[in-house]
Amino acid sequence: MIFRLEPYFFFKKENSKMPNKISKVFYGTLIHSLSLTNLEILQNTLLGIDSSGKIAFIEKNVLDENTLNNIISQWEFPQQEVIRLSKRQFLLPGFIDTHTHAPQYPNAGTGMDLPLLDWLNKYTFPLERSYSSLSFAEKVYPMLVNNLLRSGTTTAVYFATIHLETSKYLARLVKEKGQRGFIGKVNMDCNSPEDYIETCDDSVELTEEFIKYVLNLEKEENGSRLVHPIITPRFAVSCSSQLMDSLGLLAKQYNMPIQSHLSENVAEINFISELFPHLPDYTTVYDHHGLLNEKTIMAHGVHLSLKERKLIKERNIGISHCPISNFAICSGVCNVRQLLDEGIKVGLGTDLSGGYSKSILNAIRNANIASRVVFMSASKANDESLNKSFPYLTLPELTYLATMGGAELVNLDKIIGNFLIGKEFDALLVDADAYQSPLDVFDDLDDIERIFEKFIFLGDERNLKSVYVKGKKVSGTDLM
Ligand SMILES: Nc1nc2[nH]cnc2c(=O)[nH]1
Ligand SMILES: [Zn+2]
Repeated sequence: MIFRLEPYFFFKKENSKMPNKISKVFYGTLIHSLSLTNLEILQNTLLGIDSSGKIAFIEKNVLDENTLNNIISQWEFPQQEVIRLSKRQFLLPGFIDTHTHAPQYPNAGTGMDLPLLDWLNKYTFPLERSYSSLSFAEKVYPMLVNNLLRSGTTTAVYFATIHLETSKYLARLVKEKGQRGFIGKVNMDCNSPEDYIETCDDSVELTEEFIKYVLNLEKEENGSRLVHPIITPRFAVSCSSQLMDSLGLLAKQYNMPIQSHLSENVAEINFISELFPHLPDYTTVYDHHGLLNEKTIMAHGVHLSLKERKLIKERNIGISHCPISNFAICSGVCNVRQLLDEGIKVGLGTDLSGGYSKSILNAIRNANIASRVVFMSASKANDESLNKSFPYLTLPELTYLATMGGAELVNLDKIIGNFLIGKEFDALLVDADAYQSPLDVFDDLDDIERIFEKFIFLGDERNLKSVYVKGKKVSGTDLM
């Protein structure tokens, strides 16, 4: 009996009642994080994906054709359709950008001459204002989402602007393009330009409408939804106490994730002390307004005190480390090693356009440099708090931050982030030998570990042959 109901879907033979349709099978190398320090490299492995985009099976050590045929014949999957990776190709979990500003994309690569608050006033708010126009958003947002997918960002956590219609448009677009995304309509009701501000009541009302709209975009079938709303008070500078209180209540009512900025820049922190003199620190300001819980993502966290880090750990919020931005607009250098040692969840963010690059590969490289800068300054100062065993971030740790760490921040660590049976297949098919590849491989010298390291430090989107979200190809240099 053949359980083949439609072309290109294949089932496991013995499971006739609830057949698992297999839609794709890969044979080759998988590289993924099992923990912060455990990067697993599996060669000669078969990985099968079912029609709902979940990993249905992983068979390790498949060393010959007979074994391969035996395994895939159990799944009624034709041998000729197995995607066979070359020795210079591997599968990697998709990258997760835990903090980016979609509307700022046109400014990427410009305006790095000013620190945060001046940068916001001179470059960022004037651009964000333009998104009152749908036709403006229609020029920018598709380009950005395509570009992020091409760079391997399978999940992105987006700030939009204060405008309802164009924020809805961004959510629709992310869904249409097949990216996994968290989209926030931004809230700002004070300390903002007079033509880029909303009233507290409007802000709350439009946010509720936005949440309902995004929740209705998609039915939760076959596991997870792809597109999620996220409550997005810009930062405590531009949100009144009343607005933050109301957003905290909305988050509870709809069980929503929350994102904002925290402790990015010294002038910003000083401004917060002036605005909230009755509260001891920046982190407590958010806590006081009910905005800190295990679904909260705070970008930056560069200048946190020990007391603040304890509160962050207690509330189990995640920090989106945005090193490109922290360097580019001179905000400071975040001590990620310290956050990790204290058990705080950390993911990576690009923070466009404070960060000039939309690429998580570049965020990885900047996170690497940031951790070395912290190490060098601490060693020079003979700082006792330096972790001497693991001074700066390692390749397994950097990989974890870009994949599993991000998945933890968005509370999807049971669903994406690495290759385990039952998880959804968000992945990159990396080809070190791609046309015009920026890295060269030398057979006598480079084993798969070195090829992987070279990709992380030298590779780019030319090496991404295919990008998959939930089992579906969404981008890639190989258009087939
Ligand atoms: N980097 C960055 N920090 C912020 N703080 C408040 N708004 C922003 C923003 O748009 N970018
Ligand atoms: Zn930001």
